[in-house]
Amino acid sequence: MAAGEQVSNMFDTILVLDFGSQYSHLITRRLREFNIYAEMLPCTQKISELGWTPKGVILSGGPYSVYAEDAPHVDHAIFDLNVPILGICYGMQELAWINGKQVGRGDKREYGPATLNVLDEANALFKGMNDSTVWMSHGDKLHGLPTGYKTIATSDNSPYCGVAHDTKPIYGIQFHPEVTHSTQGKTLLKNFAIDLCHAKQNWTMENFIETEINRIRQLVGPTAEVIGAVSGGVDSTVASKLMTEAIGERFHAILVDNGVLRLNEAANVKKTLVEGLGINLMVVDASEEFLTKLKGVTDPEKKRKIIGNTFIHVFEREAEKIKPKDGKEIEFLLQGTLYPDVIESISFKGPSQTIKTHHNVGGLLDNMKLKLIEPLRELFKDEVRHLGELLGIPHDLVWRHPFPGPGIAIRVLGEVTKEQVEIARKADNIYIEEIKKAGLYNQISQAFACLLPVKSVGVMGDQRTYDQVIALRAIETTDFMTADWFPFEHSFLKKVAARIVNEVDGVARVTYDITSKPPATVEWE
Ligand SMILES: Nc1ncnc2c1ncn2[C@@H]1O[C@H](COP(=O)(O)OP(=O)(O)OP(=O)(O)O)[C@@H](O)[C@H]1O
Ligand SMILES: O=c1[nH]c(=O)c2[nH+]cn([C@@H]3O[C@H](COP(=O)(O)O)[C@@H](O)[C@H]3O)c2[nH]1
Ligand SMILES: NC(=O)CC[C@H](N)C(=O)O
Ligand SMILES: [Mg+2]
Repeated sequence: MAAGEQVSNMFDTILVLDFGSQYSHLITRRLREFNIYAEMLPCTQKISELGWTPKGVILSGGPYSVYAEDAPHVDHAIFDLNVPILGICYGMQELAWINGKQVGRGDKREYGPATLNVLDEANALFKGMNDSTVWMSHGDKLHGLPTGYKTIATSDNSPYCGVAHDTKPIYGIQFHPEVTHSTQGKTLLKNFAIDLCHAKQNWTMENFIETEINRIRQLVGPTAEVIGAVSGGVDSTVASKLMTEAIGERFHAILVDNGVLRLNEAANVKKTLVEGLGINLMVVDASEEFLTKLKGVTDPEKKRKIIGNTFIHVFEREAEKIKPKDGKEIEFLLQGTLYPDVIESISFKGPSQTIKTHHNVGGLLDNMKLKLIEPLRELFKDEVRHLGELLGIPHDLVWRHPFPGPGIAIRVLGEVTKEQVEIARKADNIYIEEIKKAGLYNQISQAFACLLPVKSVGVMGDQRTYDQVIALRAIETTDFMTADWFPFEHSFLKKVAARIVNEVDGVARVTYDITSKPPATVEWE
């Protein structure tokens, strides 16, 4: 479903064409930070197939050399749109390649800071930018001016640091305004989008709620019904609340209790979502089914596979039981896909590679023949959180740490049994409770307790004990790709360890995990 097109038609949109730079998504991110809607598409996008008209086009950087035989090139129809165009690094080299081919290898690579020397201070693109530090990352350079262009800025190493078309609003810059190392980079993107493209700054979550609710109502129509899997995590809860605002009881949320959720999780989620948010949620207790299938399984990947497959099975079985009021079948499936998932799947990785397709709840779709609704498809995580707050979702839920689908099953190392899950759950609950009490929850990206499959000797009340070990994990990260362990005060760890050993039967010892990622991962399995 082309949900993206809809939003692009409703808000003034800057089109970012991605040539594969690791920074491309940041261009989109920055524009949205000042309330201008921007959407990223691969550089191979045909303009005739766009379905909407952008207010401006930005060509991103990229790892290729424009003169190479297999280099990606933009659809020349962007010039017929008659909107401002900004080429960044590879994007500028692409503009130069199209207009005279004056691009080649530079004498040396230029990576790092440079000082921008603006030649024409009246130029709208560079308003407030002169002498600012800009970030360079290139090996190729312009060997001459593109035909019909003039130089508007230089730097020590780049005589063509900024170029502009003589008569049209087309610009090229050698540096990267989207990275924070370019001190006034945001100013440049703002100058481009607002002063040159005249894009309206109306991309706010308040406006998004209204347009999205209307869009969902139109899409679903007056009688059709929708189902969705809801975990109690941020994304599925926000998506469900939006759905409920749009179609009320015609939305059916299903929470699968897989027996490896956190302590009292199913009951708590039900209370918050049903009583607090008015979401039509059904909790399916399939814990026995999951735990039976997990019996004797110790391999982490097998656990994941079993839980994933059983989840699909349970969800489909329950979905079939729902009978819409109009006598027809359920028509739509809600998914909490976010923009980073979409970017991941459309990001331009190379002309010979196929572009990845993305999955959220893998496997459900093909069998179920349901149409997808993905209301968060255009949003970054912090936009989803903001939206959640506006929709009245409790602050604690909106700022929850992520929780993996396979849950406590990958936090009980070795075989997963009801008893083992119970120990891990209780320890985890004490740990998170203390983190919240100490006011540290929001400083930590993710924290949990793990139950190790080893026994250790202890002494309690003059009695010898021989019980298991709990490992505590807490990390700080921005993207979960790399992470560092959280530096708790010793007194905090002491308190948590004492509480866990005293209050959780079966635990003799507590350790704190001081490994970063890499070389470790966040989860122990
Ligand atoms: N126990 C569950 N019952 C029903 N659906 C689930 C369950 N666990 C996961 N899901 C589904 O899988 C999706 C992916 O989970 P994921 O953890 O990525 O997102 P989330 O739980 O909504 O948010 P967050 O990333 O904040 O945890 C969820 O959005 C939900 O649709
Ligand atoms: O939905 C999920 N299903 C999984 O199988 C899974 N494994 C890890 N994670 C989460 O991903 C992030 C990175 O974790 P790792 O460093 O352990 O890979 C952390 O946030 C982990 O909690 C999962 N989430
Ligand atoms: N960052 C970029 O866009 C680099 C463009 C081109 N590959 C170069 O090395 O000059
Ligand atoms: Mg989750």
